[in-house]
Amino acid sequence: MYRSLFHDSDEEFAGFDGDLNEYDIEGAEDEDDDMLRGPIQELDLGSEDDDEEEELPAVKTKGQKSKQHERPSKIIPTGSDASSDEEDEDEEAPVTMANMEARSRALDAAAVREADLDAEEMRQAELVGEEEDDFADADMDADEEGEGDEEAFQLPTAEEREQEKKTGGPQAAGSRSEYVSQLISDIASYYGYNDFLAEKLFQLFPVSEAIEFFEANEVARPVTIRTNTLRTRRRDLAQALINRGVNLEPIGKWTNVGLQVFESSVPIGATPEYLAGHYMLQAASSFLPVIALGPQPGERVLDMASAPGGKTTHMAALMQNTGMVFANDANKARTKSLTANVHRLGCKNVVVCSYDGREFPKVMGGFDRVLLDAPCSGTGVISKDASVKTNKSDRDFTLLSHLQKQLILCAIDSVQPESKTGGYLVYSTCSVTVDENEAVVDYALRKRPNVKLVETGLEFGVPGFKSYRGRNFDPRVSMTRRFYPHVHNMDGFYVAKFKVEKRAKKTKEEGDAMDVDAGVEGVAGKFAFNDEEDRPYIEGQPFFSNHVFASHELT
Ligand SMILES: C[S@@+](CC[C@H](N)C(=O)[O-])C[C@H]1O[C@@H](n2cnc3c(N)ncnc32)[C@H](O)[C@@H]1O
Repeated sequence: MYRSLFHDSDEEFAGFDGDLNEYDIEGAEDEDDDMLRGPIQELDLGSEDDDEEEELPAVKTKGQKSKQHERPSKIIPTGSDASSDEEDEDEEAPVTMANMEARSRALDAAAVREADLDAEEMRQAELVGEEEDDFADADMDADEEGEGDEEAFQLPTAEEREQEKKTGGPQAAGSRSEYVSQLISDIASYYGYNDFLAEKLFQLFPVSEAIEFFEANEVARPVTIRTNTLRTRRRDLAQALINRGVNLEPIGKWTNVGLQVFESSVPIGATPEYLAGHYMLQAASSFLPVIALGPQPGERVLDMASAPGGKTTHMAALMQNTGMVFANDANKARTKSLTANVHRLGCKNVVVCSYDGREFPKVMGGFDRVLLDAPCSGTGVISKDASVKTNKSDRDFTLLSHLQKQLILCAIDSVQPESKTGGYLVYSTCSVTVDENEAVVDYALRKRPNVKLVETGLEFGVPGFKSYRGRNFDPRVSMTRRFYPHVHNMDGFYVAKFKVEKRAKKTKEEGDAMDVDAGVEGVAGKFAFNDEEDRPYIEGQPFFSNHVFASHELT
């Protein structure tokens, strides 16, 4: 719904299908953008403190209260934002410079309380359910989902199931596994997933949480922008946009460059500030890997899969246009929007290139930091690209996971372990599946004894799975972070951060165990994956030959 407001070249999510017309700015003029139109705001220039970077200009509206009072769906309610004093503030009072931040914290605190209450309610529901019968917890969740909505998803009640048993109806066998399969199949048909993906995603969560996840995928995530600090400051940008009738506020304490847009009387992807490169339309989740990587001024950085450049341009800004960012993407067509963004945002330290990431570090190595924002299935961005619901098969996940494993080893080998300031790799995806996340990280830890996981430094996020459906991963995988639409109100995302140490000289056995030998020192050799192991994937599959990734397949 908000998409028409976005400039095409900012979009990075899985749904990009190479058709730039899909994001036609003209579309922003039609009825879709009514959602972001609102009353013109008037500045309250009261007691503004110009030096306080975190404070944004206060606003009040003409004729009616600011929509800021009705803030919908805040991003990520963090415990650290809560403060009991501020919660008591009169919610009806006008928003001013003095109370804006406090109001924001109070709302966040309320959101935390609500989330806690919801969680408690769910726990209670599950307990009651377990006492009644094996199946009642799912039953209850489904009942809640269906409340007040004639067409809503309804599971049979305990009585109905009893009746069905007597009459030999569909639930006759009545085992938990049969009931769960029925639930998955109902979820698939209700939300429009293929059975395979519905099951795969369902398995990630307890029953009640799974329903929340599927529900969250039906709702658009908040519209967010990232201030380009190479061109402006957040407070100045906010002021300029407020003057144009944009209703916005800071995303949260965890970012000092993000703004959440609630409504706008102008298309956000076509303001003079946008065209002048003062901001990037960017999902909040995609700030996370860059924050975790923390590129420093003067460093040499590789963004291995970078188009359309949301993270590249963020890194360039953090590096204050110094050092060097190599922005690579295997898909040449996608480097056009990458280059356009690099120019628009005034990044002068970026070199754009187009290689298969698996050719690194043969092409170039010795980076202080590497970001691998890997091509993935896009199961974290289903709210933006509903085609993911039906176009993914088991084979896709096998192939993607394999590609991601190859890429991550090459990314590790591109890092300069002796870097004085860095020596880090961040691996991220906008997918929530274990195959594409923990399994890839675990593989990298096994294949590269010279790397270790370190804390991402992100304030929130759910720890990665240490074990999953009978598979045990390296326990340090819990240092990685998962982000979910239903928990954090941002796209589903995954972030892992590695420190790369100097590689010990390989023994013969270790050498044999390595799939890839593309280390900086060993690059002269064949671009060596284990062809025997890879054969089943390579044969009959365009992915690993000259595949240029169709954006609908990959992000
Ligand atoms: C998640 S998107 C990157 C988004 C980007 N990091 C950003 O923030 O704007 C993944 C990218 O990987 C690219 N890609 C796919 N396979 C690749 C490969 N083997 N090597 C390098 N890039 C690849 C795709 O073309 C796609 O642009």
